[in-house]
Amino acid sequence: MALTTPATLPADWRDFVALTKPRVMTLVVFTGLCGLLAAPVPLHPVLGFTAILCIALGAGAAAALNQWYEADLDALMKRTAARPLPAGRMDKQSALHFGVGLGAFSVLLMGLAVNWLAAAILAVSILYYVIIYTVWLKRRTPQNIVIGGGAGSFPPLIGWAAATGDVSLLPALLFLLIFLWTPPHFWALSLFVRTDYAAAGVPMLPVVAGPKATRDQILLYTLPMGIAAVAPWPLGLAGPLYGIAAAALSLAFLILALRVHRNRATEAAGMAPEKALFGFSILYLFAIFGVLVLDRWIA
Ligand code: HEM
Ligand SMILES: CC(C)=CCC/C(C)=C/CC/C(C)=C/COP(=O)(O)OP(=O)(O)O
Repeated sequence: MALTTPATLPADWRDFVALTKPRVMTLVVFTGLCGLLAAPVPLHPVLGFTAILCIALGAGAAAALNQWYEADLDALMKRTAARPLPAGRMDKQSALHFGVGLGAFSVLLMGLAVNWLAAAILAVSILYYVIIYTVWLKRRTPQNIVIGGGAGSFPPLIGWAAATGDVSLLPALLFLLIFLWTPPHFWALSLFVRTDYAAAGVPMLPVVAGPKATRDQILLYTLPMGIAAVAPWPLGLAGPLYGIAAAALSLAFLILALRVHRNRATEAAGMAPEKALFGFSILYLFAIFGVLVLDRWIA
């Protein structure tokens, strides 16, 4: 028996675009671009464009391989059931070939056109997301996104390495910032979609440890995240424009995280604080990275 419904096959180009998780990719690409633009060495615009294209293609490849591996899980969750594989619009082999081909192409192009350090970090981030997060951790431990979140922290490092052929303290701090940002970003969302994860048997923190522990953990990560965000200023790696903006944005993040922390009694009221924190988490990262580039340009 065919695994897919012939009536809905074949997939069209829109399904392949959907497979790359384009909305999430906007922030991945933006943080990579800012890593590149914050570097002290200007990169030729054609090479800069190529580097960013490679980050986008690599992230898209990783997203496709993630969906190839977990089509069974995606079919069980409302939020993901309409994706090309669980909806039966694409067969698994096409997703696998697309992901492997795109991933190999992105790494080779980065290596040949830009440099092999950036290519190596790109390869590590793709393999990290697919093997360490998706295959190994996601179904095994509620710490899945703490450790696995490292995958999404690489883009500024890749952008910086593309421009300089090297890595240094500022891109390492940007890595740390995204690493500490990922748990509050994801756990805020997971609080209001936790029944989905419970139905699919994914051991996300709110499912395993409960909403209270998750709210504590969100707050716990928000504090060092704010410190990592502001740190480039006192360390002399960014100026006061960046430092003040990073402090104000982190304070707003903390206030929203405190509201989430206090929301225990009013869970029935639509999880408004959790939704606000999730939405703001995305704005926060866009703003921090944008201001960093502005600050370094005007310095
Ligand atoms: C392991 C780490 C992460 C997990 C588990 C995670 C999970 C999620 C989930 C489940 C969504 C809901 C939207 C969807 O259905 O796709 C989402 C949205 C989003 N995530 Fe994350 N995320 C992680 C890391 C990141 C990183 C590193 C970035 C970028 C730097 C990012 C950027 C975004 C953006 C921009 C959205 C909003 C997309 C939209 O508007 O639909 N996420 N994330
Ligand atoms: C350059 C490069 C390779 C970057 C990788 C970027 C990256 C790892 C982003 C992670 C973002 C993300 C959508 C995680 C979703 O988790 P999930 O797969 O558990 O979410 P789902 O439930 O929506 O499938």
